[in-house]
Amino acid sequence: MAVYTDVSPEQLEAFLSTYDLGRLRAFKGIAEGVENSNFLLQTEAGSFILTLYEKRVNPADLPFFIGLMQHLAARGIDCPQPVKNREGVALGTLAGRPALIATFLYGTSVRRPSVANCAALGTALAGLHRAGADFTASSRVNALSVPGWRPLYEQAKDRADTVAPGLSALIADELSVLEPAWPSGLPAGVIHADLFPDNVFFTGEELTGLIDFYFACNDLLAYDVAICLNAWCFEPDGAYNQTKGRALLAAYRTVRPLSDQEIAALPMLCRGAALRFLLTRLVDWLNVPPGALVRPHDPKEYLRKLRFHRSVTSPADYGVAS
Ligand SMILES: Nc1ncnc2c1ncn2[C@@H]1O[C@H](COP(=O)(O)OP(=O)(O)OP(=O)(O)O)[C@@H](O)[C@H]1O
Ligand SMILES: N[C@@H](CCO)C(=O)O
Repeated sequence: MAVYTDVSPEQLEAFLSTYDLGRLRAFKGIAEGVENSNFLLQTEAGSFILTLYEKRVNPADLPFFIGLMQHLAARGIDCPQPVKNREGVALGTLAGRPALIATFLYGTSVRRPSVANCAALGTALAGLHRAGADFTASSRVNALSVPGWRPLYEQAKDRADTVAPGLSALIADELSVLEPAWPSGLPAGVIHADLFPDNVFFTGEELTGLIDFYFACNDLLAYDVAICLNAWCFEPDGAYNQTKGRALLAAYRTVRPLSDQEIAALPMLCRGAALRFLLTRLVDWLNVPPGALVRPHDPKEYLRKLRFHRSVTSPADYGVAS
């Protein structure tokens, strides 16, 4: 569950009185998510999400995340729109935590994305990249790109083989391949960096919302595509579904063309994306606090994906032709 900080009705009423959202009708904690405390608020003005930012979010990054959501919402992207208080400020403090009220998005996330869902995601991802292109108010380095991987490996290497035999050596080998060969000079801009199915809402086949911008950063746009191929186009048995990959990539390219260089780099970018999630999951898996209520994500899922990418010989294997 993800309510780490309790909020009393009195605290919330006092906080809400600084906004033009009317009186509080109801509020409840939201179980999903692992990073921050989230509450669903019902006020006289409608439904909203209240987020209290917990320890893993650096307060210095909040103006970037909030400014980005404001920028994207103003450009028609279906993302949470930060609500400003009567003084025109979106970020507040509640129960000793940085706090944000944002608009509620309708729809539900899909557990097993269909080909149509993958296509809709490709369109939305390219739309996000285009809408973010002129977000220059602030920037944020991707702490989980190549320079961030080796420190994660150092934390996990001694115990990695308890998760899968040979894992430590395999990661060391990956790092030695990816660090010197990581693409540079490809189109860059604002990326979501964590656009997994649980962060995308659908109503029927229509994509109605993108949430959880708390890994967003400035990086290669095609790296975001690689993250999505990993998160959306594998089957539960570990097989890559080329039909889904083709649908995602083709839809993306109708909104934002991919250059020949970006296509050529896809196998490397997909490997890197798989390694990034393998590493963060591995570190979390090996460091579950005693009595934790949140179950960590399975690192082996990303080990299987990484093994697939190591076997890829051409971008065509992902369902794209240059
Ligand atoms: N704007 C929104 N509209 C509707 N529901 C939302 C919104 N924002 C968050 N939620 C709900 O809250 C849940 C948790 O949100 P979110 O994924 O941002 O949390 P988190 O703690 O950052 O989690 P994680 O990083 O593990 O995905 C979502 O699964 C969704 O159910
Ligand atoms: N999407 C990440 C979790 C961070 O939100 C994962 O599945 O490993």
